[in-house]
Amino acid sequence: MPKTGLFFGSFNPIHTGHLIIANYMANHTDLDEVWLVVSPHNPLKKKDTIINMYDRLEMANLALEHAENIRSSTIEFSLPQPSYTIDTLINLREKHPEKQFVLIMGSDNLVSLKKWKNYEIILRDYQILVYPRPDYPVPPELENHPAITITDTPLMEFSSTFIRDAVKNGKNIRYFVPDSVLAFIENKGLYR
Ligand SMILES: Nc1ncnc2c1ncn2[C@@H]1O[C@H](COP(=O)(O)OP(=O)(O)OP(=O)(O)O)[C@@H](O)[C@H]1O
Ligand SMILES: O=C(O)c1ccc[n+]([C@@H]2O[C@H](COP(=O)([O-])O)[C@@H](O)[C@H]2O)c1
Repeated sequence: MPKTGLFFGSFNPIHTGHLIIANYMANHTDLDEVWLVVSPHNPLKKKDTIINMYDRLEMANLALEHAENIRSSTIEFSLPQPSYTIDTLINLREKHPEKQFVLIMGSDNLVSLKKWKNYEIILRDYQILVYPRPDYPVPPELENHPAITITDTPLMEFSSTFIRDAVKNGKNIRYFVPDSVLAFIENKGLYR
Protein backbone atom coordinates (compact mmCIF):
# COMPACT_ATOMS: atom_id res chain seq x y z
CA MET A 1 0.00 0.00 0.00
CA PRO A 2 1.57 3.35 -0.99
CA LYS A 3 2.42 5.50 2.03
CA THR A 4 1.56 9.19 1.70
CA GLY A 5 2.72 11.80 4.24
CA LEU A 6 0.28 14.65 4.83
CA PHE A 7 2.01 17.86 5.78
CA PHE A 8 -0.77 20.21 6.93
CA GLY A 9 -0.14 23.90 7.40
CA SER A 10 -1.15 27.50 6.90
CA PHE A 11 1.98 28.10 4.78
CA ASN A 12 1.60 31.86 5.27
CA PRO A 13 4.02 31.95 3.46
CA ILE A 14 5.79 28.68 2.69
CA HIS A 15 9.46 28.93 3.72
CA THR A 16 12.70 27.00 3.32
CA GLY A 17 12.10 25.22 6.66
CA HIS A 18 8.86 23.72 5.33
CA LEU A 19 10.60 22.66 2.12
CA ILE A 20 13.47 20.95 3.95
CA ILE A 21 10.98 19.08 6.15
CA ALA A 22 8.85 18.02 3.17
CA ASN A 23 11.90 16.88 1.21
CA TYR A 24 13.30 14.95 4.17
CA MET A 25 9.98 13.17 4.70
CA ALA A 26 9.39 12.47 0.98
CA ASN A 27 12.88 11.29 0.10
CA HIS A 28 14.70 10.18 3.29
CA THR A 29 12.03 8.06 5.05
CA ASP A 30 9.86 5.12 4.01
CA LEU A 31 7.15 7.47 2.68
CA ASP A 32 6.46 7.25 -1.05
CA GLU A 33 5.28 10.84 -1.36
CA VAL A 34 4.25 13.94 0.56
CA TRP A 35 1.16 16.06 0.04
CA LEU A 36 1.46 19.56 1.35
CA VAL A 37 -2.09 20.40 2.45
CA VAL A 38 -2.72 24.16 2.43
CA SER A 39 -5.25 24.85 5.21
CA PRO A 40 -7.66 27.75 4.64
CA HIS A 41 -8.04 28.34 8.39
CA ASN A 42 -6.23 26.71 11.31
CA PRO A 43 -8.93 26.55 14.06
CA LEU A 44 -6.39 27.76 16.64
CA LYS A 45 -5.19 30.81 14.67
CA LYS A 46 -6.84 34.22 14.25
CA LYS A 47 -8.02 34.62 10.68
CA ASP A 48 -6.84 38.23 10.35
CA THR A 49 -3.14 37.31 10.10
CA ILE A 50 -3.80 34.73 7.37
CA ILE A 51 -3.76 35.93 3.76
CA ASN A 52 -6.01 34.61 0.98
CA MET A 53 -5.69 30.82 0.53
CA TYR A 54 -5.20 31.09 -3.24
CA ASP A 55 -2.08 33.26 -2.80
CA ARG A 56 -0.72 30.78 -0.23
CA LEU A 57 -1.41 27.91 -2.62
CA GLU A 58 0.26 29.74 -5.51
CA MET A 59 3.39 30.29 -3.39
CA ALA A 60 3.42 26.62 -2.39
CA ASN A 61 3.16 25.59 -6.05
CA LEU A 62 5.95 27.96 -7.06
CA ALA A 63 8.15 26.58 -4.25
CA LEU A 64 7.44 22.97 -5.27
CA GLU A 65 8.13 23.48 -8.97
CA HIS A 66 11.27 21.29 -8.91
CA ALA A 67 10.33 19.08 -5.95
CA GLU A 68 10.43 15.30 -6.23
CA ASN A 69 7.58 13.26 -4.73
CA ILE A 70 5.98 16.36 -3.17
CA ARG A 71 2.79 18.07 -4.36
CA SER A 72 0.28 20.51 -2.96
CA SER A 73 -3.28 19.54 -2.05
CA THR A 74 -6.38 21.77 -2.09
CA ILE A 75 -8.59 19.18 -0.38
CA GLU A 76 -9.44 21.61 2.47
CA PHE A 77 -10.51 24.39 0.07
CA SER A 78 -13.80 22.58 -0.49
CA LEU A 79 -14.39 21.51 3.14
CA PRO A 80 -16.05 23.60 5.89
CA GLN A 81 -13.89 26.14 7.76
CA PRO A 82 -12.11 26.29 10.14
CA SER A 83 -10.07 23.36 8.88
CA TYR A 84 -10.34 20.45 11.33
CA THR A 85 -7.71 17.86 10.49
CA ILE A 86 -9.80 14.84 11.52
CA ASP A 87 -12.53 15.82 9.04
CA THR A 88 -9.98 16.11 6.24
CA LEU A 89 -8.45 12.75 7.14
CA ILE A 90 -11.82 11.01 7.01
CA ASN A 91 -12.56 12.65 3.66
CA LEU A 92 -9.18 11.62 2.23
CA ARG A 93 -9.58 8.03 3.41
CA GLU A 94 -12.91 7.79 1.62
CA LYS A 95 -11.48 9.26 -1.58
CA HIS A 96 -8.25 7.22 -1.58
CA PRO A 97 -8.88 3.82 0.05
CA GLU A 98 -5.75 2.50 -1.71
CA LYS A 99 -3.40 4.79 0.23
CA GLN A 100 -2.01 4.72 3.76
CA PHE A 101 -1.93 8.25 5.17
CA VAL A 102 0.65 9.35 7.76
CA LEU A 103 0.71 12.80 9.39
CA ILE A 104 3.75 15.08 9.42
CA MET A 105 4.00 17.90 11.93
CA GLY A 106 6.47 20.17 13.69
CA SER A 107 6.73 19.66 17.46
CA ASP A 108 4.85 22.96 18.08
CA ASN A 109 1.72 21.29 16.74
CA LEU A 110 2.32 18.23 18.91
CA VAL A 111 2.37 20.52 21.95
CA SER A 112 -1.11 21.83 21.05
CA LEU A 113 -2.49 18.48 19.81
CA LYS A 114 -4.66 18.01 22.90
CA LYS A 115 -6.68 21.07 21.81
CA TRP A 116 -7.47 19.55 18.40
CA LYS A 117 -10.89 18.15 17.50
CA ASN A 118 -11.02 14.39 18.25
CA TYR A 119 -7.25 14.23 18.85
CA GLU A 120 -7.63 10.80 20.52
CA ILE A 121 -8.97 9.41 17.25
CA ILE A 122 -6.05 10.92 15.33
CA LEU A 123 -3.62 9.26 17.76
CA ARG A 124 -5.53 5.97 17.59
CA ASP A 125 -5.81 5.74 13.80
CA TYR A 126 -2.77 7.53 12.31
CA GLN A 127 1.00 7.45 12.56
CA ILE A 128 2.58 10.88 13.14
CA LEU A 129 6.09 11.81 12.03
CA VAL A 130 7.31 14.70 14.15
CA TYR A 131 9.92 17.21 13.10
CA PRO A 132 11.55 18.76 16.21
CA ARG A 133 11.30 22.53 16.50
CA PRO A 134 13.40 24.78 18.76
CA ASP A 135 11.54 25.84 21.96
CA TYR A 136 8.89 23.13 21.55
CA PRO A 137 10.06 20.01 23.39
CA VAL A 138 7.93 16.94 22.76
CA PRO A 139 5.45 16.50 25.67
CA PRO A 140 6.75 13.58 27.82
CA GLU A 141 3.41 11.75 27.68
CA LEU A 142 3.62 11.66 23.87
CA GLU A 143 7.32 10.88 23.53
CA ASN A 144 6.83 7.10 23.73
CA HIS A 145 3.34 6.99 22.28
CA PRO A 146 3.03 4.17 19.69
CA ALA A 147 1.60 6.57 17.07
CA ILE A 148 4.51 8.99 17.29
CA THR A 149 7.93 8.89 15.67
CA ILE A 150 10.33 11.75 16.34
CA THR A 151 12.65 12.26 13.37
CA ASP A 152 16.37 12.83 13.81
CA THR A 153 16.65 16.02 11.79
CA PRO A 154 18.42 19.37 12.19
CA LEU A 155 16.62 22.16 14.04
CA MET A 156 15.67 25.26 12.11
CA GLU A 157 14.88 28.35 14.03
CA PHE A 158 12.62 30.19 11.64
CA SER A 159 8.97 30.62 10.96
CA SER A 160 6.41 32.24 8.67
CA THR A 161 5.86 34.81 11.44
CA PHE A 162 9.53 35.83 11.15
CA ILE A 163 9.14 36.25 7.39
CA ARG A 164 5.91 38.28 7.64
CA ASP A 165 7.50 40.59 10.25
CA ALA A 166 10.66 40.98 8.17
CA VAL A 167 8.68 41.97 5.05
CA LYS A 168 6.65 44.45 7.09
CA ASN A 169 9.89 46.02 8.36
CA GLY A 170 11.41 46.22 4.87
CA LYS A 171 14.08 43.57 5.60
CA ASN A 172 15.60 41.24 3.03
CA ILE A 173 14.13 37.69 3.11
CA ARG A 174 16.16 36.17 0.27
CA TYR A 175 16.98 32.45 0.89
CA PHE A 176 14.39 32.22 3.67
CA VAL A 177 11.93 31.60 0.82
CA PRO A 178 12.67 30.39 -2.74
CA ASP A 179 13.37 33.18 -5.29
CA SER A 180 10.07 32.49 -7.07
CA VAL A 181 8.15 32.99 -3.80
CA LEU A 182 10.14 36.15 -3.03
CA ALA A 183 9.22 37.58 -6.44
CA PHE A 184 5.53 36.70 -5.88
CA ILE A 185 5.50 38.42 -2.46
CA GLU A 186 7.17 41.53 -3.90
CA ASN A 187 5.03 41.73 -7.05
CA LYS A 188 1.76 41.36 -5.13
CA GLY A 189 2.89 43.56 -2.24
CA LEU A 190 2.00 40.85 0.29
CA TYR A 191 2.62 41.20 4.06
CA ARG A 192 3.47 44.93 3.92
N1 LIG B 1 11.34 25.80 11.52
C1 LIG B 1 10.55 24.75 11.63
N2 LIG B 1 10.97 23.60 12.21
C2 LIG B 1 10.13 22.54 12.35
N3 LIG B 1 8.83 22.51 11.93
C3 LIG B 1 8.35 23.61 11.35
C4 LIG B 1 9.18 24.78 11.16
N4 LIG B 1 8.42 25.73 10.56
C5 LIG B 1 7.20 25.18 10.38
N5 LIG B 1 7.14 23.92 10.85
C6 LIG B 1 5.98 22.99 10.80
O1 LIG B 1 5.38 23.13 9.53
C7 LIG B 1 3.94 22.98 9.61
C8 LIG B 1 3.26 24.17 8.99
O2 LIG B 1 3.66 25.29 9.72
P1 LIG B 1 3.09 26.74 9.57
O3 LIG B 1 2.54 26.96 8.22
O4 LIG B 1 2.28 27.09 10.76
O5 LIG B 1 4.49 27.53 9.66
P2 LIG B 1 5.01 28.41 10.82
O6 LIG B 1 6.37 28.82 10.40
O7 LIG B 1 4.85 27.72 12.14
O8 LIG B 1 3.97 29.64 10.72
P3 LIG B 1 3.58 30.78 11.74
O9 LIG B 1 4.86 31.43 12.18
O10 LIG B 1 2.69 31.65 10.90
O11 LIG B 1 2.84 30.11 12.88
C9 LIG B 1 3.62 22.81 11.09
O12 LIG B 1 3.50 21.41 11.35
C10 LIG B 1 4.86 23.36 11.77
O13 LIG B 1 5.05 22.72 13.01
O1 LIG C 1 -8.18 19.78 13.86
C1 LIG C 1 -7.92 20.67 14.69
O2 LIG C 1 -8.63 20.86 15.70
C2 LIG C 1 -6.70 21.53 14.45
C3 LIG C 1 -6.24 22.43 15.41
C4 LIG C 1 -5.09 23.17 15.12
C5 LIG C 1 -4.44 23.03 13.91
N1 LIG C 1 -4.91 22.14 13.01
C6 LIG C 1 -4.26 22.01 11.71
O3 LIG C 1 -2.88 21.87 11.87
C7 LIG C 1 -2.21 22.39 10.72
C8 LIG C 1 -1.03 23.21 11.15
O4 LIG C 1 -1.36 24.54 11.16
P1 LIG C 1 -0.26 25.68 11.12
O5 LIG C 1 -1.09 26.94 11.14
O6 LIG C 1 0.58 25.50 12.34
O7 LIG C 1 0.51 25.53 9.89
C9 LIG C 1 -3.29 23.10 9.92
O8 LIG C 1 -3.64 22.24 8.86
C10 LIG C 1 -4.44 23.24 10.88
O9 LIG C 1 -5.71 23.24 10.24
C11 LIG C 1 -6.01 21.40 13.25
